[in-house]
Amino acid sequence: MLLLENVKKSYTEPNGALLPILDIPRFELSEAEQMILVGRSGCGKTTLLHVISGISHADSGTVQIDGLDLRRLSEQGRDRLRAEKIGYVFQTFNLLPAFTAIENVLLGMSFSGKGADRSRATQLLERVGLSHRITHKPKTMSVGEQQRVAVARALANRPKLLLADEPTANVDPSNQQSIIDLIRETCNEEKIALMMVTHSMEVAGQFDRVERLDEINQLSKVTT
Ligand SMILES: Nc1ncnc2c1ncn2[C@@H]1O[C@H](COP(=O)(O)OP(=O)(O)OP(=O)(O)O)[C@@H](O)[C@H]1O
Repeated sequence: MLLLENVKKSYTEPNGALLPILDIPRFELSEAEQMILVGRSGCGKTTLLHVISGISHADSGTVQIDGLDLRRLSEQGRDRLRAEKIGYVFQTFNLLPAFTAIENVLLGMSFSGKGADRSRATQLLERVGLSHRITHKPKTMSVGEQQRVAVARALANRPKLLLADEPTANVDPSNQQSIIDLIRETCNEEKIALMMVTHSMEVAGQFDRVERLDEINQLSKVTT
């Protein structure tokens, strides 16, 4: 369902110098497969998730999702693909501050074109332990609560691929496990492929497939 071939990505530094981050010859994730991505801070994990989701573009190479090549899609086509097929839990949550928890989840659904389903939104918020915070706005929630809203929002539109960037970084151990359980169970039930970044070995240890970005990225092999 996800295929990367010869994907390269660099950033341009303020002085104009190129900062190469990714050079991935090949990477595949099957339909409904669940995997963990690990690697040292700054090695390019978030960059890779951004390239896969189409938030930023690869400099070269192919990113194919569910048979669609991102480079062959218009900007609008990429937006549609992202809304319909990808759920994304951002490291920084990216909740809309003017809206309540449930409105944030419902908005994510309405962008997908599948329609806002209030009972699913409520159910997801209950499952992340936020039934008492449904009508709270992000600034009146703790960081861990905001992160749990972000998880509910990413799952709400029944994506084909869930990209989760450290979804348990700001929650306590008991909520960490319930978020991992919710993500895994929902992905299992709805056949969603999962690529999740974590620094937690406890979380990584629960998955059969754990990839080190350093090992799939040619640049890390050269520089480390
Ligand atoms: N917009 C940008 N312009 C220039 N450099 C950037 C930009 N975004 C990220 N970088 C650099 O690219 C490298 C990879 O960043 P990225 O956020 O992908 O790392 P990461 O593996 O997700 O790190 P962490 O585990 O700390 O979240 C870092 O050295 C970072 O400083």
